[in-house]
Amino acid sequence: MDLIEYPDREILAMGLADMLAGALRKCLTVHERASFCVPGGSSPGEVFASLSGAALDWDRVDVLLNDERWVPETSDRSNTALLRRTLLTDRAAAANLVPMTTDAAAPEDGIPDLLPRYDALFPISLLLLGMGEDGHTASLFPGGDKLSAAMADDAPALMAMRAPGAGEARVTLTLPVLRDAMETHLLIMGDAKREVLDRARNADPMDMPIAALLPEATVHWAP
Ligand SMILES: O=C(O)[C@H](O)[C@@H](O)[C@H](O)[C@H](O)COP(=O)(O)O
Repeated sequence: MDLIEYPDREILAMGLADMLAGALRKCLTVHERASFCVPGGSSPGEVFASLSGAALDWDRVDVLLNDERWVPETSDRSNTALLRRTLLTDRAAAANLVPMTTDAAAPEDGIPDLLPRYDALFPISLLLLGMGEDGHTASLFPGGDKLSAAMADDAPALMAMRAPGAGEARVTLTLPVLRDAMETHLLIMGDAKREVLDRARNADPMDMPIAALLPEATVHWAP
């Protein structure tokens, strides 16, 4: 694990956005398309604001979410809607956003229709993760009803997940596809998450799932 500490959140946002734009440009020099996998949640807002103006071939970038709440895009809980407002604006509006929900009532019913659209996106070219204070990442929640299956080497790329504290049912990328990403960054801010990170470094991934992805991650932190 590499850790980059920034003096404040504004400098983190600019520095990380530059790094992500550089990684996407580099990927696009050797590949026809790049897959860029991003978290929902509140932390990446400033990073996305800065990144959305970056000059790169966004029309060759597929953007996918680490996880989504099984809600329509009209819900204020929708990560997809959040992403449209924060990342897919300005130059980045030209990117292709890959849907992570369907009209089906439950994720189990919608995932079979989604899976074929995901095959071409793996391995993920560039992965940005967030982390909750319980050590979850994507929707790999401690205590999640399908956590062991989603952490197994033979897990399908997408799985449904329900967990105490997660609110509605979720759909999440599973550990094997997250772990196989070509480049992984973790964004965390504030003292509480820094303390969670320190605990996660020696934790069992079933207790703190982020632990399974820390070895390959560059962690970006600001107070
Ligand atoms: O949909 C989600 O909830 C996210 O994808 C999730 O994994 C998120 O990254 C963390 O919960 C951190 O969220 P915050 O940035 O809001 O603290």
